[in-house]
Amino acid sequence: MKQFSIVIAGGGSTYTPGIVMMLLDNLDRFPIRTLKLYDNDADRQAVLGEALEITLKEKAPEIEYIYTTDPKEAFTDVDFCFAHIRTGKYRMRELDEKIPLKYGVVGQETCGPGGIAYGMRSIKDMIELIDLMEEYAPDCWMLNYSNPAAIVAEACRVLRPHSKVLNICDMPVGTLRRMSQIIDKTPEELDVRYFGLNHFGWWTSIKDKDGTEYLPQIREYVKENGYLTQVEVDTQHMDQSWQETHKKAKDLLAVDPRFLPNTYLKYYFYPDYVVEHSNPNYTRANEVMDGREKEVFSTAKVIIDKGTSEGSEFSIGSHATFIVDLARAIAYNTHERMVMIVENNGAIANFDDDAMVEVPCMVGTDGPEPLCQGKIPEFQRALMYQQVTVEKLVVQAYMEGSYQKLWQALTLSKTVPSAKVAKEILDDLIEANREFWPELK
Ligand SMILES: NC(=O)c1ccc[n+]([C@@H]2O[C@H](COP(=O)([O-])OP(=O)(O)OC[C@H]3O[C@@H](n4cnc5c(N)ncnc54)[C@H](O)[C@@H]3O)[C@@H](O)[C@H]2O)c1
Ligand SMILES: O=P(O)(O)OC[C@H]1O[C@H](O[C@H]2[C@H](O)[C@@H](O)[C@@H](O)O[C@@H]2CO)[C@H](O)[C@@H](O)[C@@H]1O
Ligand SMILES: [Mn+2]
Repeated sequence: MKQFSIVIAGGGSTYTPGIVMMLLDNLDRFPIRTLKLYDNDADRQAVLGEALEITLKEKAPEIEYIYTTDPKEAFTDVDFCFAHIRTGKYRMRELDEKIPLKYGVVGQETCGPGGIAYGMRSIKDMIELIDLMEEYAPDCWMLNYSNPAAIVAEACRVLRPHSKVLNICDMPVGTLRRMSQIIDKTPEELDVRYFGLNHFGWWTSIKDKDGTEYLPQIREYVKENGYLTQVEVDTQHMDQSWQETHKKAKDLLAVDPRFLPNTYLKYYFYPDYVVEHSNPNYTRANEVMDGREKEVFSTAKVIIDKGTSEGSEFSIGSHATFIVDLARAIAYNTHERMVMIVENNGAIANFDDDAMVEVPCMVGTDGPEPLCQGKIPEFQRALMYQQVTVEKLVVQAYMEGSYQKLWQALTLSKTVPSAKVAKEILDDLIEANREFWPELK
């Protein structure tokens, strides 16, 4: 059986240890010969890098392992790059969330002005990462889940249309797991139909392999409880803010009870509620820095201090098995059915061909083949058109250095009440992002 060589780009990410532990747990399905971490922040990565070195020596000494900030060393001789970078790190996420809130507008990592600001930062780094991969490992596939995935995917479509980049989000995976708990099944027993954009979609069918439709049964549950299942799937999703998000899905369902909504629609359907329930001085970025980031880095320090991972192991990011499923689909031509972000080209029959949409795909050696989802209703189509145009305008604004287009993108976002507010937020965001954004004229 071939053994694979992997580089994790964004080696200092809070998700890296969970993914490495998950990879170790899946070696029988996906054998690894080399594992590398790559980051552009040497100090941040070194903490996780050293703790993982100790862990790997104990658990899988046969795997060749390095962590590095040198792109040549990182990308030479790799089959897969798992990319989860965050340009600007949590310092900038905090500003993305807090600046819009100052103006009474949703402050969120990937939705509304925060997502637009993050998109403007991510494009350059993501394109550079793709170029490095292609320079040193021309046959390598990038499995990208760096956010904001919708804008990153559109930038890849326009700027690197022939690159081997797969864009994927774990929200459809995570929510399907919750749905499976509701009907007492496992995600592997279910096939879904789904349409939308990243962080902006709807399930239209949840069937088991016999063809039994479970959407009505799940709908009855979600009507009362949202996707709140109270089964502890991971610690992060037991955080109060995530619990509220899963619960709020019941109010999203009420708007169109035919389909099961992606939780991220709450930022577009109920922005007033979101703002009222936000603390402008303590946002999700603060919650993550005080929670996940502290927990992961303090575990790493304990491992380093003790010189062993025994008794203080990193947890397995079990939800992240979708990354192995995707890599296996490419490596072994499994034709796994996965919800991915791809160019529409007819998958949603009455939507633009050149839109990056999120739909189920069959994935094999040549990448994802989108499955046709037919025509979608006017309501969803109009919402999606508005949102996808925001995403396209951001990429155009980045490429052209256009203030006008970025102002239009913000004005068009359903989360922003007026062109005046859009301009005020934009001017603050420009100031905050000077070191990251191209100059806008
Ligand atoms: N698509 C999804 O469903 C999904 C799910 C979870 C997380 N994410 C994304 O994964 C990323 C990581 O999240 P996190 O909360 O762990 O963030 P984090 O800040 O802990 O980690 C990001 C790492 O990327 C590094 N980095 C930044 N720019 C880089 C570059 N140009 N080259 C190499 N490394 C670079 C940073 O130094 C940092 O160590 C984010 O983009 C987040 O939005 C996506
Ligand atoms: O606020 P954060 O940093 O905790 O999470 C933001 C990410 O949230 C989504 O991913 C979740 C996923 O929905 C859940 O099922 C589980 O697997 O954890 C994931 C990571 O938190 C979202 O899809 C990502 O794009 C966000 O970055
Ligand atoms: Mn996502």
